[in-house]
Amino acid sequence: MDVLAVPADRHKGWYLSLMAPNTKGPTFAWLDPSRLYCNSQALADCVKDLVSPFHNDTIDLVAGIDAMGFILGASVATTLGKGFLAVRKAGHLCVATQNQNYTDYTGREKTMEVRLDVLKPGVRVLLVDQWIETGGTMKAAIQLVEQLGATVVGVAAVAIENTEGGKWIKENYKFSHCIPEELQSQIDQKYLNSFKSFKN
Ligand SMILES: O=P(O)(O)OC[C@H]1O[C@H](OP(=O)(O)OP(=O)(O)O)[C@H](O)[C@@H]1O
Ligand SMILES: Nc1ncnc2[nH]cnc12
Repeated sequence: MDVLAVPADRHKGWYLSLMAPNTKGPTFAWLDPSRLYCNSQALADCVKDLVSPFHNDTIDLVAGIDAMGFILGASVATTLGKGFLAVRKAGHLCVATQNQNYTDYTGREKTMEVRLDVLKPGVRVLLVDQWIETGGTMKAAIQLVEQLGATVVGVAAVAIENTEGGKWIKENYKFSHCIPEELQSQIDQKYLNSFKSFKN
């Protein structure tokens, strides 16, 4: 499929077929949703799917996780008419921060941080990231929001894998993702059938 083309039939999750398979080996993330962001209709439909369960919720702020979560997070924020808060990997914010250590799908220990001057009791936050695999990254972001006394309204990502951490998030927080039920097992196996006909 031409990456910028919009099909006549935009069935649920149609834009997932724009995702690119991993050609770089196991050191890299296994699937690449960023290709779908190049297609304006795909990006719009993806964001619409992510915000749809939250239309009746009070949300003060959308927080996106460094780095790819900034793309969807900022798009979700604009769609909802809310501001955007960057949750960053440590070392990039030159202001006072709250820090949280975590381990992600790489198995490496990392640190996430958020500025201290925005989150406080009463602030209701929608957390957005590109992908949830082990859930370590999202859990760290949840902890940062909650440590500062703010409330996590929900969690949104293109995909939430059915790992222990992914399931923990689904059981404990309101969530949204873009994966139709029949594709979830392909996501968990990190291989979409659409890759068979994928052309660069
Ligand atoms: O559920 P986990 O196992 O914690 O993994 C999920 C995280 O991994 C990916 O980002 P990555 O850290 O690769 O960086 P990027 O956003 O800069 O591509 C993804 O966008 C999430 O942030
Ligand atoms: N884009 C991605 N695809 C598959 N697994 C991931 N883990 C973290 N990011 C991922």
